[in-house]
Amino acid sequence: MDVAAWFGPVNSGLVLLMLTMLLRNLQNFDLLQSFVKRQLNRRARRLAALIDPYLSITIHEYDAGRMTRSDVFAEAKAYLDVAVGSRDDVRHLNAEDARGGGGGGGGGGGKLLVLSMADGEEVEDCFRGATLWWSAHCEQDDDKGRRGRAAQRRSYRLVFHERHRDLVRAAYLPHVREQGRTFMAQNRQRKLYTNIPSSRWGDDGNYMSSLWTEVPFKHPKTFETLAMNPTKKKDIIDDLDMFKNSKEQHRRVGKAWKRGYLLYGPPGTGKSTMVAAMANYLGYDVYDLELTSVHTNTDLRKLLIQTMSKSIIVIEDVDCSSSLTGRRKADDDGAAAKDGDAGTPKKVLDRGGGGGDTKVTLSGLLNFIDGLWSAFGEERLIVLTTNHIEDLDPALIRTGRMDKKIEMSYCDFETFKSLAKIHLDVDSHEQFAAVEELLEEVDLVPADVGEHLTAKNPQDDADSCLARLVNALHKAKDAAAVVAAAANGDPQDEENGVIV
Ligand SMILES: Nc1ncnc2c1ncn2[C@@H]1O[C@H](COP(=O)(O)OP(=O)(O)OP(=O)(O)O)[C@@H](O)[C@H]1O
Ligand SMILES: [Mg+2]
Repeated sequence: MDVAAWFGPVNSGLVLLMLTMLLRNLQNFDLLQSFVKRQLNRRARRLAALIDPYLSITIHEYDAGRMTRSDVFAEAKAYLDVAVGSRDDVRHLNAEDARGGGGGGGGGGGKLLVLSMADGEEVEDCFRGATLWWSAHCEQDDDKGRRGRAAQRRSYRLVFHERHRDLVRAAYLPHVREQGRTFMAQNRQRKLYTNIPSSRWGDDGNYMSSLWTEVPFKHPKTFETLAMNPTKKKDIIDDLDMFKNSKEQHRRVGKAWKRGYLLYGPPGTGKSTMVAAMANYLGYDVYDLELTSVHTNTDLRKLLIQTMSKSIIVIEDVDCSSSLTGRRKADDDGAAAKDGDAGTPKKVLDRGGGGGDTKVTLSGLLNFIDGLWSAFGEERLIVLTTNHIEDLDPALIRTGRMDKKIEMSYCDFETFKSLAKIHLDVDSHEQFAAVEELLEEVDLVPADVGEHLTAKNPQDDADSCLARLVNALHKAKDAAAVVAAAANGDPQDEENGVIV
């Protein structure tokens, strides 16, 4: 349309002005629209509040990052376990062994049960005159993992009247957390974890379930019943004490609060037993890491992230679980290849067998022990055990990674005396002199000595047990002489197998 012809040349300017204003008003219309929307929303919320004045807070088991278990969830669970255990209006409960379920009502060490809300149950709580409702929920993740295992999303929901909003935020939730922490500390059952093989994990992105399985840690070994040279034992206990009380010192020097122990020595010298004694002494959980079922360095990191503070991470027989023997160069090359790629050209650590398809490299392990991620959590010991320290890469056991190296050796006389006290409750005996002499000539591990000192029938006493030990030591001495003679090519008595 010809605007100038319609209105005449004089009015065309006016029309343009009107169009400009209209456009501007359209912009204003948007503003008006959003203003109206806000007002409506506010009114809708007020209306909703009139109809349903209740608010809810959901506490998920896994934090938004999906990798770590939420502390708040654990605290709420412990709080609710205690609250629920004493209630008779909750109809559906889960039962767990007391001290076996991560907190909860009244520890009993195997005799009592902790009762917790079953999924879908609701329980009422009162706090400073306000009534609140908790309910437990568990949803299956629609997105099933590669192995068809759907993750479960657990959560607790707290519902309360909106007039209690400030009370809940400022007082009730802190109260729940504090009480939960107290109950957890009171009833803490230490746990022994082992890693689920990587091959059984869900999709890579699916961190919503634990990568560790757990059982209550019930190993009875303590430093009192661990036989070893008393000076050496005291040194280890002092070291553990120092570590436990060194939070401030670690913070001051900017070091992660962790410590590495290497236990080395022949089979049966008490390395695994020492780990149990350490865990019992410090009151820590134990994560028994089976390296052969970890596929990649990334998987190793995921496992690390899911460990809790106040724990010992143990890698037993580290010389067997991976080829960490002076192959750092090769391992580093492997690590440089894209981590976790199924088709990486080089399998750095090929272990064969069940979980054998692993690409965990020495670099991966070094980073696990000492890298940036290792500072995740605090108050943690990393213990490696090995029968062959000489086979380990020096990088793995250098100070800073393995801060304390403890040799677990053959039974010496001091260790024997501890074993005699533990097994027979004797401090001295006429056989002690013979034992002392023989132990200087014969290598016998504490496991074997302990076995000979263990009563085998009701008639066994200190005399018979010690006589059995002396007999075994003589036999071991003779056997060693035969082996030595054979090595030297000496002739042997054919009948008795002894040197003529
Ligand atoms: N120093 C010790 N004091 C008390 N008992 C011991 C000691 N050493 C070994 N034992 C006993 O011997 C058995 C074997 O010990 P343990 O499993 O700790 O040995 P290890 O050094 O870990 O052996 P391996 O290298 O084969 O794993 C256990 O039953 C343990 O109780
Ligand atoms: Mg062992």
